[in-house]
Amino acid sequence: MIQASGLRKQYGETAALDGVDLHVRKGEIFGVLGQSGAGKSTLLRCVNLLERPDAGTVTVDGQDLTRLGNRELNQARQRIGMIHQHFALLSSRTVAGNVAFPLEVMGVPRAERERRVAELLDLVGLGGRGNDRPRQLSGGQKQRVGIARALAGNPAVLLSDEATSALDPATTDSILALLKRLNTELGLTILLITHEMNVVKAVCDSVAIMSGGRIEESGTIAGLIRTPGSRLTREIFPLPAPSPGDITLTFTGHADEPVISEVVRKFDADINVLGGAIEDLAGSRVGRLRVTLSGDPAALTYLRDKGLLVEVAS
Ligand SMILES: Nc1ncnc2c1ncn2[C@@H]1O[C@H](COP(=O)(O)OP(=O)(O)OP(=O)(O)O)[C@@H](O)[C@H]1O
Repeated sequence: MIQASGLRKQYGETAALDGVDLHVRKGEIFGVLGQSGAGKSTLLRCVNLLERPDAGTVTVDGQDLTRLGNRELNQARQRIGMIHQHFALLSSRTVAGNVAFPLEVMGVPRAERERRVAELLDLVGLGGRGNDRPRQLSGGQKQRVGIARALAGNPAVLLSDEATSALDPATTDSILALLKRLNTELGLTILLITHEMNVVKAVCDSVAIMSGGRIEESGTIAGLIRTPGSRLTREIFPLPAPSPGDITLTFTGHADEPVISEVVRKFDADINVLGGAIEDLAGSRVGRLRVTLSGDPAALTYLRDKGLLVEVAS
């Protein structure tokens, strides 16, 4: 749905994007995670050509945006919704007036506009609040208005620029749940940028970790969790540096299977647990355990055959 290749953007001495490739599949929620200054906002702005990359191409829904002139680009942007950290609502307009704004720009007739605005406000849980002013709303409600406005043009893609960073944890959860519902019910593809791992853990199917204008690692969460040495896994499950011989076990969906006690019985092994945690990620339960194991080394093969990722520190 979104394909960016070889993106470069230079600001003076700073390479904000230093050769970025991104592939977001239709219907997924893709998170770009990175610290301040990593280049996330620049990447997002290059995806809808608010910022023109110095090099590289961006294709959205089959259309190469980098080849379009201004008029065609404006049209293409109607299929790309965007939500912002500080909501970017017009304070002089009512809630309904804010959501209607892009429809006015598109020349949608008044009756159709009013019907569509009411439908969108219902969709985001703000039915009946159309005549309020933005200042009468909480942060979470303002972001719901932002989401309704972003969906007005029936976009194929929604871009989210730190949409929950200004919100408290409970409100963040409710906005993420709304994004997930829109993703599932409307099949909406979402590209979000965030500096919060919790956002990635809560809703993302795939992730790219960005640093210094480059993507360090990217893929589906399920795939990265099974990749030895993955930075995502290390960040989600922080464990102290292993000593030589320490074993790190990563298991997905084995919650009902007592694999550890099986190994102890079958291989007459002793297992000493040094640390670990369990997290719900991309719809499955994932656990990571640091252990020492003594006994028959065939125990490791057994664990691998059971589908666990087994990493032995050298
Ligand atoms: N318009 C600009 N002019 C000059 N430098 C810029 C501009 N926009 C971004 N930069 C620089 O490019 C780098 C990447 O910035 P960017 O805003 O994309 O990072 P970010 O990961 O989104 O960080 P943040 O979360 O703080 O916004 C930074 O060093 C920033 O100072």
